[in-house]
Amino acid sequence: MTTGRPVLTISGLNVDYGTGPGAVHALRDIDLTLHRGEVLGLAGESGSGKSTLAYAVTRLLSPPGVITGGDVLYQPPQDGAAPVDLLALTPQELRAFRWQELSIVFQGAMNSLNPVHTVHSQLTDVLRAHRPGMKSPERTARAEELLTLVGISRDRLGAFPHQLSGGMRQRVMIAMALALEPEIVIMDEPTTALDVVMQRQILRKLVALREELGFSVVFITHDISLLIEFSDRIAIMYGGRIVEEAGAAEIYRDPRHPYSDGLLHSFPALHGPRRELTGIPGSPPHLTAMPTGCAFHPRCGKAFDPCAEHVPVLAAPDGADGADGADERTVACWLHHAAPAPAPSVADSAPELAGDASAARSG
Ligand SMILES: Nc1ncnc2c1ncn2[C@@H]1O[C@H](COP(=O)(O)OP(=O)(O)OP(=O)(O)O)[C@@H](O)[C@H]1O
Repeated sequence: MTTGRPVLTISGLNVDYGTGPGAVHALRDIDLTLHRGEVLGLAGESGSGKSTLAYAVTRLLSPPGVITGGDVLYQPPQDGAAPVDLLALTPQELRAFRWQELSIVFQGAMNSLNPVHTVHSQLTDVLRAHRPGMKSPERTARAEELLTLVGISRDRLGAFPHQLSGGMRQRVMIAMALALEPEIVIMDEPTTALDVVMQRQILRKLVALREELGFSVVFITHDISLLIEFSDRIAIMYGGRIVEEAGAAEIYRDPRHPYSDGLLHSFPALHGPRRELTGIPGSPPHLTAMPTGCAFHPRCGKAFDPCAEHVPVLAAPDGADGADGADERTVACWLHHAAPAPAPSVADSAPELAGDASAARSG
């Protein structure tokens, strides 16, 4: 249920860990758009940069992480409102922006509930801080409403965190994230610590709330079957880059990047025809030893000449005419783009020089 209007536009985002010669590039040239009302899933193996992206966009990246380039623009919902450059906000503006316009639920967020305060006190704290005009009975009413929204009975408002199950505590965190009706909710592995049944229950609730309240979600997990089930669009990350982005159904039906295909064959599908589980050979690259060209090429069964040399750009596959929505898909793989002509070898272009060089070497 997306309205097609962008709410968050990330362009050319680059993040390093460290500075100077020892710096490693954790995110490279990230272009990504979140549309209003959409659930955008981010997938990729551990270390692909998903959390770094969430931290960078929300300006929560702590040293040695540094944003070295790019733009992150937030488009407020009011007609005619100017976009807000998130990377230029002052600390004070950022404090107002977080919770109000954008909130985040991290993995294990439920453990960040204060054990000595009741759910009531923790939910109303957010309201007290950001809605100073709200009276105490109004805050309590809103806290009750929020609990009910996430499927917890209002009579648990007086409970302490240890009196709630893990799933309920995580729902309280989601209620807190929704307290100020933000436009964007970023969920980084929000349900990973929970059992599968609870994971799905919470995500189903979240997607229903998104339809009711109209916020947009960036949903990060390494579990691609959850992403396929709950996202509208999916961006797949590898080695700090986005390698494919498309509608969830398109990615599931017809993954174009061999890495997306490998990821899909690494998880059992919950619906539809059975897939053979094959996994992906090898392991993800280390940031300090990133392969040349396409970072996936050493693990890719379809790699050919240009892959080791040239980094493929993320663009619509060649020949996409847009008729079937294919223009909505982008992929960074030489299988789908005209490969650059191989650089002429010294021997091809200047035989006399080559001769000189070999003469020099042998001499
Ligand atoms: N503080 C840090 N210093 C140096 N490198 C870091 C730091 N934090 C993360 N990295 C590196 O940045 C890369 C991206 O990490 P990130 O946590 O964003 O990946 P991820 O896809 O979210 O992984 P996971 O699913 O395990 O959370 C990894 O190679 C990681 O080792």
